Amino acid sequence: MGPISRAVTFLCNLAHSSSGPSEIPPLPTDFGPQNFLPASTLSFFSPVPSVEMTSTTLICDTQPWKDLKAHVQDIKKTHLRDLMNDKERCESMMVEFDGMFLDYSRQCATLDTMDKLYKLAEAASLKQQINRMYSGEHINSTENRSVLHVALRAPRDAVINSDGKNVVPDVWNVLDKIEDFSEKVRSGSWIGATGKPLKDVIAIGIGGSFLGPLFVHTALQTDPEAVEFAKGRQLRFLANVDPIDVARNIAGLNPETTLVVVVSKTFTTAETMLNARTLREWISSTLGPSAVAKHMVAVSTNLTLVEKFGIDPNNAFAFWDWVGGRYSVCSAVGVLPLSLQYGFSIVEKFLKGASSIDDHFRSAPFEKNIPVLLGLLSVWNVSFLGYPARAILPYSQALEKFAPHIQQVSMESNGKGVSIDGVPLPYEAGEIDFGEPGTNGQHSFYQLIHQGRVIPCDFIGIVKSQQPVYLKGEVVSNHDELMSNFFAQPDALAYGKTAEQLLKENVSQHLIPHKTFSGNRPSLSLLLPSLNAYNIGQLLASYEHRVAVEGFVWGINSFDQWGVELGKSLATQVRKQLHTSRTKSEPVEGFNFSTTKLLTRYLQASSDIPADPPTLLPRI
Ligand SMILES: O=P(O)(O)OC[C@H]1O[C@](O)(CO)[C@@H](O)[C@@H]1O
Repeated sequence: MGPISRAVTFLCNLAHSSSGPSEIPPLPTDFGPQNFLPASTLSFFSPVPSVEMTSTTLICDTQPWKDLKAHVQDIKKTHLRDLMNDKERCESMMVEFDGMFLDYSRQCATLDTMDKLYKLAEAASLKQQINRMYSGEHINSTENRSVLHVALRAPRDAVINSDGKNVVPDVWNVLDKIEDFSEKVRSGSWIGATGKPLKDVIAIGIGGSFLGPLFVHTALQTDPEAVEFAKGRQLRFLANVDPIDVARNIAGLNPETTLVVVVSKTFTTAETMLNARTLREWISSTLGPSAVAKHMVAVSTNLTLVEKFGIDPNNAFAFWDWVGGRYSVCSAVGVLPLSLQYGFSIVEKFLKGASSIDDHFRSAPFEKNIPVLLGLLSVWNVSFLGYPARAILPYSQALEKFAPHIQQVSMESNGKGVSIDGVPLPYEAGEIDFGEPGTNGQHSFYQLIHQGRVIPCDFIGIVKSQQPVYLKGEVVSNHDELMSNFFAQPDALAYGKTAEQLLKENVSQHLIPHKTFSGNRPSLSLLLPSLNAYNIGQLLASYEHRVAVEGFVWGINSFDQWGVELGKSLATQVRKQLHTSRTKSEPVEGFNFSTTKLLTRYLQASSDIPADPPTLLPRI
């Protein structure tokens, strides 16, 4: 689609929009320092090169995009085997910040590629877009909201405005409240309805109200400092509406010693609310309805619905509509359950790690800016080299929930088909994220990465294990054994193995095609000094900002998620049908042939379930 037809589409979209042209998003502008202090950051707001694009231009129409498209042919002529011989190139593809070390020399890219990517960033007004985010502009234009998760981990004295109001004091009011409450629970001064201390916590929530906190919890679980603080306590997460998940969560727990934290930005998510009602029943059927006051608290932006549910708003921990669900782990969504488990001081370190990357992202030049480099390289791999997926491969079992979290951060953010102005994208945006810790993944899906499809890989390694094991007589420590693989895999992918090499090894002729590795498969390596709370915060923020960079360049809104709505509304229709069919034996109606058949079969095969069964909770 050319620029004229896109402009026509855009105008048609406006004509069909319910509230008319007043919804036209503002043209990109430069933003001054007035909205974000302290002054040490002012250099970041210095004048930037002129904006090439208008709000209706797509990035693919700019010269830097076209240059990169043409440049693909140059890169196709190179092989990582040769690129890796260029020491100067490799050295300039290594960046360090605050203990994090990024080596992107195994990307199918030259220094010329990087220059072209920086020009693309300029054409996309990347710097201005980052400024707009930190300035509290409503960059989430389809929901008319600021995007300020950086404020969640800003220092107490920072000033970050949303709609003319500094939000940092509100953030710290909630953090102080969490510190106070979690200390009361942990010290036993807040006790359950029968006078017992609450040593176990079940956090109910789904999507962004679950995945981030689970990732951080899983990572902290084996950190010696955090372990000390967590002694005698348990934190569990109830996400799925599948009653099996309820059963797993309450197994072995006593409501008398359990605190339930209901986490939902909207407090309307069907799965979370049904799970919340289920655990309310679990508590009140044993301890009486008044026990809810001592055993249930909430995290939400919707305090009215929290109260309506029966949780005292004094026992609710607020956050704000400028925090996207998948970006909410640094709000009470993550900070409350994690503070209950590990104490606030540990969680504060996690926030500080994230904040350090926030400062770096905001102020470092692009060539030294880890999230910017990660984001630009992803755009290069997806939109130019045509690699639609990305494997996230932490060589750390403690990071086993990192890829699932980043799946939501990345795929819900950038899984879009239209530009921020509603123009259909003539290029692919977003990527398919998946991953497993190494070395487990090596024994699972790496075959495809080595000899099948080309999947750019993120190798994440930790210098010092928090749980070292040394066995006398072994060649290396257990962590060195793990890390041997971390260092070997990227080279195996980059260099491959040629037929000539195989011939020298006397491999039989008929096996040569099977044993040949083409190589030239891109990866990057990220090395963290350790995996304490601070490093976990750094890792999280690096990936959050990387996703934003990609979205800014692709010109999409990375902060809405309309794609999840259709399935939700169809489920409402099915829920209604299941109710009427079960209670009034009415036939299935109003669905297509396939769904009618499936629903009818489901109902018939479970017709022994009584229409109005008594309350039943899992017993395991
Ligand atoms: O926190 P809530 O409002 O319950 O929403 C949970 C999740 O549901 C989603 O809206 C997707 O369905 C996510 O964006 C969000 O993280």
